[in-house]
Amino acid sequence: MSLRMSVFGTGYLGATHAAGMAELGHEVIGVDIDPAKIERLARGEVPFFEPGLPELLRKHVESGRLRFTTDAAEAAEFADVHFIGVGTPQKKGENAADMRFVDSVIETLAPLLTRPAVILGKSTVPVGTAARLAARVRELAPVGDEAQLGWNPEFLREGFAVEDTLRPDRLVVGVDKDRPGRIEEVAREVYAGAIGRGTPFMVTDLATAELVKVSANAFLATKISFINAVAEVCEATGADVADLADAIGYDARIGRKFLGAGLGFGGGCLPKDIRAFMARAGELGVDQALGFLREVDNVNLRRRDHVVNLAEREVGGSLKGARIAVLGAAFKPNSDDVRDSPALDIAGRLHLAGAEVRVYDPEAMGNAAAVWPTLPFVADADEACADADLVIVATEWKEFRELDPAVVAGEVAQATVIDGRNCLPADQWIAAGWRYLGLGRYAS
Ligand SMILES: NC(=O)c1ccc[n+]([C@@H]2O[C@H](COP(=O)([O-])OP(=O)(O)OC[C@H]3O[C@@H](n4cnc5c(N)ncnc54)[C@H](O)[C@@H]3O)[C@@H](O)[C@H]2O)c1
Ligand SMILES: O=c1ccn([C@@H]2O[C@H](COP(=O)(O)OP(=O)(O)O[C@H]3O[C@H](CO)[C@@H](O)[C@H](O)[C@H]3O)[C@@H](O)[C@H]2O)c(=O)[nH]1
Repeated sequence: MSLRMSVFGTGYLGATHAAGMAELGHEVIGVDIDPAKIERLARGEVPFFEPGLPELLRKHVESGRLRFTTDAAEAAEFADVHFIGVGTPQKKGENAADMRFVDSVIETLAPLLTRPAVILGKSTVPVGTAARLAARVRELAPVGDEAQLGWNPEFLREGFAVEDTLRPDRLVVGVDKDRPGRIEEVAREVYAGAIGRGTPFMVTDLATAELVKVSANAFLATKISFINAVAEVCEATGADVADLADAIGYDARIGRKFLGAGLGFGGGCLPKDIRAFMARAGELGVDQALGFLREVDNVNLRRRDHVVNLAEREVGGSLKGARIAVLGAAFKPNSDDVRDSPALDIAGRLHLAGAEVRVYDPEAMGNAAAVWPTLPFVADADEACADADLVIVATEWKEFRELDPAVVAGEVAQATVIDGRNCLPADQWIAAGWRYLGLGRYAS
């Protein structure tokens, strides 16, 4: 059955979710406070890089099943189901999540609810938020108890967002067990297609649903930091962390995914989510429980320091005036997102230390320049590498993995490469005359 729904927040999550819901057959209105973003989306353009999304969005804008507005009242009038997908960034100078965008949606939307409605929160929030917001909705909505709120965390990965939205690994819906209302029934209608294909659909209490999300991200972050901690030991012993990860990854209990050692995790989710999780545990008086996440964060940030130090050593002990090509600015390939990007972080630090850095990324240079306007960005990898004393591969874009080491060797001043993502064919680079340094492998 086709439902009428709204999605508040049309960023990486919300725009994808809105287009995905239209693809599932629903009628959708996307709402954002950024008029420039809404204008572009309404024209069928995606204001960020996400493979497959432009085609999907255009298709449904043209069919009329998907439209966009800055007017919350229009969304309240139109939809029976409202998703919240606004940002929950880290607060400045604190670990906790900044909840003002989520709160503002509730304060705006709830007073507009004059007929029965279901709100499903998708943003990643500190445990306890949903119960607080459900009460606030009942208080503010003219329709009172007929305005019901559940939590439906989102697990999509940037770069695979369309696929993850249309074919999720699992669906989780948190419901107030004392006032279940129509949340489960409505969620089953929203996701009928996926549920019909056998996608696990779990109904939990509100706190569990909120915790599932941050626990999943904390686990992924821990797995990455585990292998990066082992990489530090590999560097001290000459062992190879990639072979090691293959070997332990064959154990089905461990698994090879998220054992990619390198510059570590960044992005708009993992770093801020583990910090917000720790902050919330502190508020709840169980901060010791998540003490290990502080070390997960530390190991992760140490990888960036290590690459900056390695670069300094490789250019002869002083970064001043050293010409360094940084290939990559996005926090991972197939994304233009530079939020807490390890690549951009090291480029900026090398630049501040006096190096002549040249940065190239296939998709993220616009966003990167907005964060670091003083960094020199160049048009392609060749220009970045020309006369370089050192090349650093900081994001494993396919075009970097497939660089011809013999050709690049002819462009640089000094054939030294730091493979910050352990993504290059090391033997080929070494055979082409390069001094090759991996992270946790080929360390010397
Ligand atoms: N990006 C991801 O891959 C991903 C995946 C799963 C969960 N999440 C979570 O989803 C949430 C959103 O993340 P994102 O990456 O899409 O952020 P984003 O910054 O790309 O998008 C947030 C959007 O919300 C809009 N907004 C802010 N206040 C608003 C309001 N009052 N009404 C309407 N719109 C408003 C902003 O203008 C912006 O367009 C976060 O909680 C994040 O942790 C993100
Ligand atoms: O083996 C690995 C795998 C990833 N990373 C890094 O980890 C970060 C995060 O990668 P990924 O998880 O693929 O990206 P996100 O799009 O941020 O997705 C995460 O964060 C989202 C927002 O909460 C969740 O929905 C997803 O399930 C979760 O994977 C990136 O910097 C990667 O380079 C590694 O260093 N090694």
